[in-house]
Formats: sequence, structure tokens, C-alpha cells
Amino acid sequence: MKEIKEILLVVNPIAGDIDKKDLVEDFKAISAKCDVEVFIYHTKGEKDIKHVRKITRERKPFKIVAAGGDGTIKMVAEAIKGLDIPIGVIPSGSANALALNLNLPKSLEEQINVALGQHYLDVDLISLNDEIGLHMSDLGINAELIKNYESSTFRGKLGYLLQTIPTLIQSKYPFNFTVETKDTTITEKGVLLAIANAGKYGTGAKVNPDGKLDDGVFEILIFKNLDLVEILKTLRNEVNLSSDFIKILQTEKAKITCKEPVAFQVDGEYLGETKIVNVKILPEKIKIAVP
Ligand SMILES: Nc1ncnc2c1ncn2[C@@H]1O[C@H](COP(=O)(O)OP(=O)(O)OP(=O)(O)O)[C@@H](O)[C@H]1O
Repeated sequence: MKEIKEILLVVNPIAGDIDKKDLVEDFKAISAKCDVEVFIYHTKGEKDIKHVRKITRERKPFKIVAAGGDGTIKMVAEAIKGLDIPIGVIPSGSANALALNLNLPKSLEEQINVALGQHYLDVDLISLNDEIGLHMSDLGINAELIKNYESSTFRGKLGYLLQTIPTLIQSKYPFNFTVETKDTTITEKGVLLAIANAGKYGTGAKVNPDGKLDDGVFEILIFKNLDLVEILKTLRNEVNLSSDFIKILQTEKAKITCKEPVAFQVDGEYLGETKIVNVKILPEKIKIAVP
């Protein structure tokens, strides 16, 4: 008798403002062909980490597939931290930066096949204060934009676009950032400080040429140029990054201090304002299915 294995599919119903009915049906159909049963959890927006952890303990899935945006993947990574369970990703959020950095395919069928497949990347886990980050976190203008987006009624790319002007008007820039690593301490004025494990933002903007998700280090980028419009254009991938624009440090551990509290986001989730961020690479990694 063949052993039937179970996968946990975590679906964020609101992510990307897209209906996930077809996604779920296609996922079940392709899984059935691979003799895999699917248990589905629809996220609630509250206590999801706790629920996913509980279901994982009870049902012991051999893999968890996250269908949502970056926030959903981050939530799943937090839920199963310390457990040796691989993750699959079906990008279906308004921001899919991790999927972009993992080079996941465009078509849903291919994405499902990759998620169900056996090729994995051991992705670094970054601890930022009490949070886990996988690809891009930042302090400053981009986090302010995410804050405004999260409190607005419009979802998706349009939602971000609509918040651009109010964010520019309300921004408290420039910010004073001090970064301490084991080798150096620097203080810079800037509009944005990014803590990058990956190379690109979800828009495709390649801000961190040295970024590799699995290299055991992260980069700190300080956007020194104070031209907000230019920076937002760069983040939206409309113009190339200019060389006098950015300062880059590569490290495994850093303490970032701001003079005043600054907006902070981790993998697209706004976390409020903070003056201190302690960042370090965790010893454990997370296995994510890749093409
Ligand atoms: N059922 C739900 N109702 C409301 N919010 C939810 C629900 N499930 C998850 N969420 C919220 O969705 C967010 C994560 O969304 P995710 O990043 O995966 O997709 P997204 O489309 O990029 O999201 P967003 O449009 O908010 O950027 C979290 O803030 C989480 O609390």
C-alpha cells in the first residue's frame, strides 16, 4: 500500500486582492497526482503563527506551502522555526519580493510543481529585534509607505501608488542612522536604511548586487541621497541605482540606532517606529523550494 503524505497549504484569502479558489483547486488536483493529500488553513489575520504551529504539531505535514505575499511566507517561517519542515511558495500577494528573488516561475501550474518539488535553497533567517526576516527589511521612507498602505482601503499595486504622495508629504526624513558592526561604526544621514538578505525589492529594483539569500551574511544599505522622488523611483524600478546613492556594509550582526524613532518594516510588514534594531543571522536556516 502506498503511503499517503500530507501537505499543509496555508492560504491568505486577502493577499494581493485575488480570489484563491482556482489556486486551491489546481493545487489539490496536482497534489493528488503526486499522491499527496492537502490540509488547508485559511489565515485569519490574527494569531496565525499560533494556529499554523498547532496544526503543524498535530498533523505533522511533510511540507508547508504558503499561498500569499511576503507577509504570509514570513508568518509561516516564524510558525515553523526550529522544525525541520521545508516550505513551498505560491506567490499570490501584492508584494512577492521573496518569490522574485527565488526566481519562481510565472504560471500557477509551474509554481505548484516547484512548491511540490524537491529542489531547495537553504535560506538565511535574520533576527531583527524579536522578528524573523527573510529578504528585505528597512527603516525610513519605504516603511512609512507600507504603514500608509496598510491603513488605507486600497490593496494591491494601486494601493501603494496612491500612498506615494501622502507618504512624501508626511515623511519625517532625513533620518540619522548609526550602524555598529564588529569591524566598524558609521553614522550617516539618509532617507532609508535597508537590511537586505536578498538582491531585489518586490518591484524588481536591484538595490543590493551582493545579496544572496543563502550566503550567511546580510547587507546594510543606506540610501544617502535625500532626493525622495529619485529614491521612490529607484524602489519602483523606474531608474537605475546611482553609485553615490548608497553605502553598503556586509555583516552577520549589527546594531542600528536612530536619533529619533523611525518607521520600521520587516518583509513588507509594518512594525511601528523604533530607535534600535538589533540584527543577526540565526544559526538555523529554512528550506524553501526553488526551480
Ligand atoms: N483573513 C484575513 N483578514 C485580514 N487580514 C489578513 C487575513 N489573513 C492574513 N491577513 C493579513 O495579511 C497580511 C499579509 O499579507 P501578505 O503580505 O501575505 O500579502 P499581500 O497581498 O502582499 O498583503 P498586503 O496587500 O497587505 O501587502 C498580514 O498583515 C496578515 O495579518
